[in-house]
Amino acid sequence: MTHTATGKLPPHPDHADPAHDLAAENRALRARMAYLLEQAERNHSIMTRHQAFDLNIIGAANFPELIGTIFRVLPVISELDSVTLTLIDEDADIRTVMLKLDVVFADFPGLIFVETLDQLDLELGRRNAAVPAPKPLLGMYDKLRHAPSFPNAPAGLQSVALVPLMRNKRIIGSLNLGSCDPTRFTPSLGTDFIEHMASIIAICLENVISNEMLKYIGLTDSLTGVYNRRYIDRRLLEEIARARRQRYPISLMYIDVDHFKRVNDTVGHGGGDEVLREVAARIKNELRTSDALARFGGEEFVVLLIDANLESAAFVAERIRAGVAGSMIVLSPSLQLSVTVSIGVACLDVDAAEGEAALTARNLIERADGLLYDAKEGGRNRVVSFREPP
Ligand SMILES: Nc1nc2c(ncn2[C@@H]2O[C@H](COP(=O)(O)OP(=O)(O)OP(=O)(O)O)[C@@H](O)[C@H]2O)c(=O)[nH]1
Repeated sequence: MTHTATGKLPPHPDHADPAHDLAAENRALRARMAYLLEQAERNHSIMTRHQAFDLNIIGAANFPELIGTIFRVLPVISELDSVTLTLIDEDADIRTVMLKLDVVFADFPGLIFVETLDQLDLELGRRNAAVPAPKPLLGMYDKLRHAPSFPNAPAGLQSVALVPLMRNKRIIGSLNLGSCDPTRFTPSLGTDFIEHMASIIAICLENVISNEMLKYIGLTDSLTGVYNRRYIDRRLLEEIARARRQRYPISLMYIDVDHFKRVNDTVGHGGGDEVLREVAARIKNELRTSDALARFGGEEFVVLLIDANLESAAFVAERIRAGVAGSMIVLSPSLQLSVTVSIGVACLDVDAAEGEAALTARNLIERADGLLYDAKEGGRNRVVSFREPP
């Protein structure tokens, strides 16, 4: 045993000065408490931010607003380096409707559509009745494996969580979270929080998608897929207000298929429907994306042209007329027929147009309808854009 110069034994490490021990323990406890407090504050702040996020997405009025909020806010509040969303869209219904409602998908590069469940990155092989809800998949990012879920992965992505989006026991897609921190998503991490977040996102998604579908159905003609009268009535009011503010002309075409009764008599009602679909497609072919085409009922169509004066609208109308008459409509190899349309074109003079928008809209439609009547009277298969003096 070694003795010190004073003859005292040095303090044994296991029997250190009790006061010193207590101070050290105290310091350690304080540090631990400070750490826990910091964690609690951080968790509280995350919870508060997430509650605000939940309210935000629950309040989203439409699909772009919801998706936009998810992509903009979630990476910030959850401190993530990548957030993408994969949606199952079997027959491209969601995409068709959203496009029709003017959603610009290029604005959302993190939005991915797949046709089938198997195309999701989730491990669904073990799914059976006993395991109704698949769990989120957490782990290291694998460039090859995760490319479909993270097509534009940021450099340095390290760990990912692929969280199923469930509605009524059905998987509608996955929420894909990525972090440059390799310890962020490890297989041992609890997933309650992200599952809860995903369930709210899934409810909101289903809600806005159903609402957009209803909106679409309410504004669309089911036979031809173009807009219906309700849409044009509503849009015309908006466009008249905008055209007056920004001082540009708008024009309206009233189109009617000539002798359509004969078409029905010749090819039957089903054949007539097919002809209407083809006529709608040929009209659409001549229009810009800013123009709106609607079936007004029967064999009548209306086109609203934005920023088009009478001359340019009449020019487009002539192209439509020629496009419909230009080639036979083929119903089957043995059944082809030639169809023509008559068109009345009227323009809203924003300098002269005053008064209530609803009245202005009605006048515009009536003028185009009157000119269509002139086109019919004049022999059909023609465009009339001004009334001949008597
Ligand atoms: N196939 C089909 N026919 C329709 C539809 N809606 C209306 N029709 C038919 O469209 C025809 C319209 O005929 P009319 O209004 O008499 O006019 P038209 O024969 O086109 O003659 P003009 O307009 O004077 O050239 C009627 O026979 C309607 O039954 C529809 O959704 N599908």
